[in-house]
Amino acid sequence: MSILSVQSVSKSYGSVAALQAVSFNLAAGFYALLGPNGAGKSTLFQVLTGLFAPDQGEIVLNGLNIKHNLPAALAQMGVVFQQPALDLDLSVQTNLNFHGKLHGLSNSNIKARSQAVLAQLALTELANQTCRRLSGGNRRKVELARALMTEPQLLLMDEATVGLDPASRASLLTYVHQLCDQQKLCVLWATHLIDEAENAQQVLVLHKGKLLAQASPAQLIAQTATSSLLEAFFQLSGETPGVEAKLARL
Ligand SMILES: Nc1ncnc2c1ncn2[C@@H]1O[C@H](COP(=O)(O)OP(=O)(O)OP(=O)(O)O)[C@@H](O)[C@H]1O
Repeated sequence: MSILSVQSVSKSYGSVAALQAVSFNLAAGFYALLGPNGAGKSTLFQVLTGLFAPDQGEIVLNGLNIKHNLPAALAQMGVVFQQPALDLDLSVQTNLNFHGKLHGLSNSNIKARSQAVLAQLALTELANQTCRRLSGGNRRKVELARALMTEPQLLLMDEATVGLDPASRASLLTYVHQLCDQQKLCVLWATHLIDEAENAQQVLVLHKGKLLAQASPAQLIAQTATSSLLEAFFQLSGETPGVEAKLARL
């Protein structure tokens, strides 16, 4: 069953067409949104979260058209943006409390949810730590914990591993895969890193604002008669391996 439906969504900034008639449907599962810098990933997340209205098209989350039901739709979304957004001077727990209050959770619910998400992400011992003292990897995990406070059905992760070392990146990715499986979440994981897309249920290939494909890694490789997801991307996009610096391996 479809959780997120995006139909013919377009968004331009002046003469730059950042999204061009993008359409896809997502059910529960882990979906990688793969594209190099400038592909339109952040713009897609901005329209999905209602930060910008699309110029055209429709976005429906669990039957809620976000144009008409934005607060109700946002209540079902957890988002980790590319730019870190924790209050670094506050503790982990206070950041979670603040987020819970902002979303109208009761005090008892905030307590129960924060205990649950901290335990899930192995952060319980860091609950009273000031965020500024955490490693980059743990800060991102706290942002993930915060996004999960409201028990979202859709989790949007916008290049969440940028700036992390390979071990922290792998750890965050593993946690999100586990959460996705355990809680039947729909995860849209934006990345320009091929490796982060390799274990996705499906990969959505975004290039210059156009969605070029939506299929499993194995299907993409078979459809393009290539031998790796990286080669499949080159085949689909018409790019040459020169783009490899942008679409890097770990
Ligand atoms: N506020 C803006 N004003 C003008 N152009 C913009 C704006 N935001 C994005 N763009 C342009 O829209 C296109 C898509 O950008 P977007 O940031 O959505 O891509 P992205 O895939 O998220 O890239 P990155 O990984 O670098 O963030 C690019 O050509 C970008 O230069």
